[in-house]
Parts: sequence; C-alpha cells; structure tokens
Amino acid sequence: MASSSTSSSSNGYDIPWVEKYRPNKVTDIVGNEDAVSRLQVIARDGNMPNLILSGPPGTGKTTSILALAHELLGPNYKDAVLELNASDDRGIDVVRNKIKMFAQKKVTLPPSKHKVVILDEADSMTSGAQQALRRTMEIYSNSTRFALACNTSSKIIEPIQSRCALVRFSRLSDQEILSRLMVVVEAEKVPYVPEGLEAIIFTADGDMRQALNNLQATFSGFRFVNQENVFKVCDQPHPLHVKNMVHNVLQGKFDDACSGLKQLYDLGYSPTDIITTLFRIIKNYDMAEYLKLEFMKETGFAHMRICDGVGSYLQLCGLLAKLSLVRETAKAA
Ligand SMILES: Nc1ncnc2c1ncn2[C@@H]1O[C@H](COP(=O)(O)OP(=O)(O)OP(=O)(O)O)[C@@H](O)[C@H]1O
Repeated sequence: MASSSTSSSSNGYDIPWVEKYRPNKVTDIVGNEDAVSRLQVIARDGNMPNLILSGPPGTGKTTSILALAHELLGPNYKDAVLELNASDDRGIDVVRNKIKMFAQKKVTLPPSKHKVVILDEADSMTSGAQQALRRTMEIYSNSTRFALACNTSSKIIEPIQSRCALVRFSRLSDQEILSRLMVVVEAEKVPYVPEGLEAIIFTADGDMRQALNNLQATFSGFRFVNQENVFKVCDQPHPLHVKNMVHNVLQGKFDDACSGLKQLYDLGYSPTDIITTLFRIIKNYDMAEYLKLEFMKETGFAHMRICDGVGSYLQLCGLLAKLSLVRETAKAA
C-alpha cells in the first residue's frame, strides 16, 4: 500500500492521518472479512452489481467503494465515476439531470466493467430523490452501476434495497483497530506506551476514523501517546474512574460510588458522556454473567431516559441505586 509506507514528512501534520492512511486497495481494508472478501471478488471479476454498503461510521464503507472503483476502472476512474456525497446537492433534480446525464454518457470501458455512481451518505437523500433513482438504475443497468453507502440501510427505500446487493459493515474489533494503529504509529514514528494505544482504542469504540484522529490529536498536542494524554485530548470520563464506581457498587459501597459520580459530574461531563462510558465499562467488566446483563439493562433504560431529556445528576444517582439493588437481590438469591 503506497500511502501507509509514507513516513512522516516535514509537512506531514497538514494532512489528516485518516486521509493519508486511507487504504487504496480493497485488500488493505481491515476487518469485516466477509464484506471485504465479497468486494475482492467483484474487484477481480468485474461486473459489479448495484451495492448498498451499510454500517456504523468510520468502518471503511466509503474507503471500500473508492478502492473498488479504482481497482475496477484504473485509469478510466476520472471519466467513469460520479461521486456525490452529502455535501453535494442530491435532490430530485440532481437525480433527474446530473445522474441521468452521467448514465447516458459514452465511456469506452473493457468488457464486464461499468460506469459507477457513488452515493455516499445515501440515507440522507430525500425519499423523492430515491424514488427518482429507481427507474434510472434499471434503464441504464447495462452501462452504469450504483454504490450507495449509508449508516442505516432501513432509511433507503425498499424498491432501491431490492435492486441492490447489501453489504453490511460492523464496528471494528479492538484487535483490528490496534493492527491499523500500529501501521500508522510506525510510519509516523509516534512515541507511545501500550496503555496509550489501549486508551485510544477505548475512546474510539470500534470507529477507525475516531481512533486515527485521536492518535493524531494526542501526538500533535503532547508528542507522546500515553493514557493520561489521550484522555486529556479526548476529554471523556476516565475509564478507571468509572470502573471504580462499578467496583464500589459491586462491593456495596453505594456512597463511595455516588461521590465518584459527583466528582465526574462536577468536572463538567454530561450525563450522556458518563453513561456511555459506564455502559462500555460494564460490558467489559469481569463479573457474573446474569449480573452483567441486569446492569446493562438498567444502564440502557437510564440512557434512554437521558436521551428523552431527563439528563440530571439525580438520574445517574438513581441508576447507581438501581444497580446496587440488583446486586443486593442477586446476592440474596
Ligand atoms: N476498515 C478500515 N481499514 C483501514 N482504515 C479504515 C477502515 N475504516 C476506516 N478507516 C480509516 O478511517 C477513515 C474513514 O473511513 P471511511 O470514510 O471509509 O468511513 P465510513 O465507514 O464511510 O464512515 P461514514 O459512515 O462516517 O461515512 C479512512 O480514511 C481510513 O483512514
């Protein structure tokens, strides 16, 4: 991969690492093996079907489509690809004019290769525009194929879904993110300790874009990646602090858990920040399975209430009280 072998240059800080290290071959995309291998087959054999790539942000959907289009079309990329994302106007007029005109355009391509229309963030297209796409997709299917990337496939209207092969992406595992971080760390000669990378992986929560951005932000700010610097830059509740709260609940020290919570709240973290970190800590906490499931259920309910607008300190204290009660009941049983 050309881009990942580029070492730090004097103006290397000008380019966001997410762009500098964007894989340009399908084989270089980390994780989601099933999805990536399907795309590899298409890259090898051509005859790309209409595609919907759906999944959480920062998992490589746009990167995969771009890499696939490059591999399929090579030097014809410029003429044979129309790329539209949420920053472009993609209303019904664009579908009727720009996309249709592109589909009608004559481009000489090798057999089994087609022009490609890439619609990034397709779930933000109006349903009118999506409706207008239906016929265009069919009429020009002998010369033009569509690739739609979105976070939620259900926001794509059914008739379009039925015309496309769905490729699902899921959040990347910690190991997958680590493997990519190591490539960047080595290429950029970033000084780090393993706990620093662990902290980056924790804050990224399966999102590669977030991981690379946090790595670059920590490096630019402190020139050294350790746990403390990462949490300073990312400004999330410190997981050790939250872990301590859970530990106190499990030990029956409700007051200590509450004072830990108060400290976080006084530092200015929002209830959403706190509960998101709390959920992730509980998910990975070493405790009895049934207790963990109950804790996750209660945390989920409290998160829902916070999202509904009841994001008070009392809400979080109430949650700690509920968790303590769950633990007491489980102990008594
Ligand atoms: N699976 C991956 N392997 C390697 N790098 C990745 C991967 N996923 C994301 N990245 C990195 O993160 C950046 C953003 O990825 P990309 O634009 O493909 O995300 P996306 O899934 O399309 O997200 P969104 O839904 O927000 O558009 C890329 O430039 C790349 O550097």
